[in-house]
Amino acid sequence: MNSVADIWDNVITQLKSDLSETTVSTWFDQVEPVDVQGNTFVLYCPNDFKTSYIKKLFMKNIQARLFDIFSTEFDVSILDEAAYADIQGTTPTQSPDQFISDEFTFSNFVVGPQNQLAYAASCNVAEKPAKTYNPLFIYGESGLGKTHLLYAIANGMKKNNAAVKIAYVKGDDLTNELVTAIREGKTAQMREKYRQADLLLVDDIQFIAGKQQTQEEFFHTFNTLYENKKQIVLTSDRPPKEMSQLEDRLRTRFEWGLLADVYPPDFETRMAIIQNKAAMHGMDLPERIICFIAENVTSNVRQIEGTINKILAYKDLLGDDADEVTVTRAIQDILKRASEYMPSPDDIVDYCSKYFNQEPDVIRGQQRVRDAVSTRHIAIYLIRTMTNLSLEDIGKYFDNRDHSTVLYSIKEVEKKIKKDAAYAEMIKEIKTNIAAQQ
Ligand SMILES: Nc1ncnc2c1ncn2[C@@H]1O[C@H](COP(=O)(O)OP(=O)(O)OP(=O)(O)O)[C@@H](O)[C@H]1O
Repeated sequence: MNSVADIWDNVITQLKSDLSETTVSTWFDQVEPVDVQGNTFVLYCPNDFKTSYIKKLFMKNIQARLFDIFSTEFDVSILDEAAYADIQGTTPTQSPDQFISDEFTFSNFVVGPQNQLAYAASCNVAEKPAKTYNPLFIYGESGLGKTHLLYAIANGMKKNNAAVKIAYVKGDDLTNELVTAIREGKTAQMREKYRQADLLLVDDIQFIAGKQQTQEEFFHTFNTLYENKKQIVLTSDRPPKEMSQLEDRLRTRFEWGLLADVYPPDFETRMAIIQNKAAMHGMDLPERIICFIAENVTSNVRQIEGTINKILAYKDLLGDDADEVTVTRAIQDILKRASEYMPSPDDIVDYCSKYFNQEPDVIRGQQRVRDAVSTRHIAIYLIRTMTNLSLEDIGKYFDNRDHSTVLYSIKEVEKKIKKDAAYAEMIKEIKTNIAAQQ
């Protein structure tokens, strides 16, 4: 046994007897040996979640096995994608093989009322590209399956035609790629790469908004593909009309095909997703545990996956049958993060005070200066939407105003949100920042 791969095979075999077969295949399936540098055994794992778990839970086991083999102490380092690319002298690229995977397919996507439209449209696009919905624009919050559907479309099209040319890129990478291409005089190659695709997938297209040159390039790429009857699928965290810095000519094009939104899953869909994910890991969770998770982890599917992974790790390590106690212990921090944070009215006014550079007393008081009035409206609106204070209570907090004045402020903000996309964006940003202060 002399290659790094042989050593690692040996470590894995030993780990399977220390831990269990399932634990090893769950946590180590993406780990690859890279090198031995002095007394450090170097591994690579593209999955940060698994890396942090391995570091937390299995490092000692790996070191013990290396000690058995070499009779000397070894450090273990696990490279992430960027560090691995660095030592390889390459930048990470999307291998076309990622699409020929069982991980992101239509068959393992759980369909509920919240994603039915996006799912049906994606299936249609995979079967009949560039026929009915072009572009397909899927939008919704993070962790709700947009990327999964993108990959499923690619998988579906590959299955029907192995020679299909697929280009996948993230919106934020487009700008970096363009900057590099311009610097290196390779814009023609970059154009070629995207414009010769049969299927162009852009994940998180919202990131190109406001980037003038990227939008210009993308506009021409879009036109070329569209005119050549090639399929375009875009995902975003918001619909085109809410992308305030997006050029109008792109906004209208994004709306040419179908806009399909995805919402957080309801209780029944969450139950089905949990069952499905647990089964994929060979776990048969009792109904009451599935209910317990579905009741407590509500915001997105990524969180549900994290919960299942944690239960799996606990179950294997502690050798327990999963019961509420084990599950609660395993998912404590997830529950804490998922529980709705409710800011106090002071938190909201303090944030508005910093954001708009006005004293909290002025925001809450009676001054009729224009800026103070508009900040007051916003603070009132935020308190109404982010806390459970009644109109009366809010009125009292704002220097004893009556509830109809409070209602008027709320309506003013709502009207402006509908009319003015930049204003809507600003309110969203303030809300996100206040919620992030917890
Ligand atoms: N309906 C579903 N059925 C099965 N798995 C799902 C479903 N929705 C999401 N997932 C899984 O949840 C995880 C997160 O989903 P995904 O990455 O597609 O989210 P996203 O909407 O693209 O989020 P982001 O905007 O943060 O990139 C993935 O592993 C995906 O397979």
